[in-house]
Amino acid sequence: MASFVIEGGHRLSGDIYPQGAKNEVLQIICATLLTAEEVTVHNIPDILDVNNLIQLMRDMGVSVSKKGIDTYSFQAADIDFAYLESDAFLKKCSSLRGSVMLVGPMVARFGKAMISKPGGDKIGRRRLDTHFIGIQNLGANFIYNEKRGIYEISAKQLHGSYMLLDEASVTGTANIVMAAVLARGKTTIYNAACEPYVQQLCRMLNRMGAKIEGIASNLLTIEGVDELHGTEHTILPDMIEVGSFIGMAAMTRSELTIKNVSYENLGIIPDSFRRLGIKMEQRGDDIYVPSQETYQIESFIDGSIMTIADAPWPGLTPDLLSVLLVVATQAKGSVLIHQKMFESRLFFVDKLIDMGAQIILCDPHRAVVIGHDHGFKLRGGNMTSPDIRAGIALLIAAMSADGISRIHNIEQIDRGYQNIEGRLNALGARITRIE
Ligand SMILES: CC(=O)N[C@H]1[C@@H](OP(=O)(O)OP(=O)(O)OC[C@H]2O[C@@H](n3ccc(=O)[nH]c3=O)[C@H](O)[C@@H]2O)O[C@H](CO)[C@@H](O)[C@@H]1O
Ligand SMILES: C=C(OP(=O)(O)O)C(=O)O
Repeated sequence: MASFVIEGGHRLSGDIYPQGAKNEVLQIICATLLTAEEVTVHNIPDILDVNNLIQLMRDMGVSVSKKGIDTYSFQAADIDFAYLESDAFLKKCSSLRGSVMLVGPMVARFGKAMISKPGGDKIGRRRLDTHFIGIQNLGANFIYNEKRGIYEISAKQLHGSYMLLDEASVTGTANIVMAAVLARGKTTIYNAACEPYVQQLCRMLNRMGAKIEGIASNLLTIEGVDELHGTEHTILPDMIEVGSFIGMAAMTRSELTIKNVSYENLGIIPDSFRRLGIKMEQRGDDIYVPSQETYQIESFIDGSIMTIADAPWPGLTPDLLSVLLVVATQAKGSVLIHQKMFESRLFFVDKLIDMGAQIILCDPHRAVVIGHDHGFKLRGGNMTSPDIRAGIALLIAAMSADGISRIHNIEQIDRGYQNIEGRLNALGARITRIE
């Protein structure tokens, strides 16, 4: 397992470009299975989760060519069904959350799919009911093969139907949409997730010949078509990276310009950082964060303590709460961070407490942070990253801390952040990778 050694206390300055969005690209790559024609995708980030999915596609028989630095084309003319039944395939699926989104396209186009329990962050229970109930609503059979520990889904022909999802699951919505585009008749999905990731997927599918209406809302209507065609698609900048860089700038009192952020797709993210007192300016499609000696957490209008909580889009994404939490440790004032969706994502605060942060973990979902207002610097520490976003939060803490820190298990960070040490060192950080 590799680790980062970080010398804290250095300010950053300059411009940084966000990579393509991890959670969008995972959907988009799976959607290329819906046609026998070529689909070209631009702005693909060079990160572990995406590289693993690209390799999985190759192993499945998809012809994948690298066309440019971040451009790939995918052509799923033939699929190796024997490989899909193999233990090697099922093992690979289990290392990657995004692999669950192979199910929708495979059932829709080839009539069957098999998948083991997908991987991803261990941040609490991550049930798949929404996916499977949705695809069953379209007429697919679903069997859990206990002996092999795998899900088997099959259908001769999917049929459109009305469904009200029990929760607005992001990958669940993507999966059902990808199944419904080739179903016979009309599908209506109410309480659909509507993150920019899902919007981008629907727009690409429409360019391929699908008929999806209601994009960006939680009511999607899909008229099934007989086949889809090739297209080109460009991945949006990663909004979680944009948020991570805003937080990093504030915590290290740095002046940073985050370039080409696709501001209109950031939703409530900039305002959530503003509620912690962080100043920033939108300059064209860039975000400029000035160097700030102090930032003061707002109170609610009635004077009560600020709460920052996650919610399905257009609410605040849960993937930024760990970063917001760490940034609050050096703010002026107090905030309640309420992680409603995941039940094991806040335990990393123990490491921040060891570094000198003032945090009360009230229960697995809620933590109160009492900011130091930069009056007391966090101490460098020795820690292990439990998940991708705790990993980046700990990296931010270490970059602002006094002394040397070491973060183990940085494969968690590599899952979602491209060459993070190279890009941050170019701005003045001191991060060394130890293999
Ligand atoms: C590969 C990928 O795209 N991963 C993202 C995707 O995961 P993923 O699609 O797996 O997450 P889901 O949207 O299904 O749900 C996440 C968690 O929130 C709970 N939940 C969800 C919706 C809801 O209305 N109420 C509720 O409580 C679920 O039970 C689950 O525990 O979306 C999550 C939620 O934004 C993000 O954290 C993940 O980074
Ligand atoms: C939880 C995340 O990823 P995954 O769903 O792939 O585990 C994330 O991106 O923050």
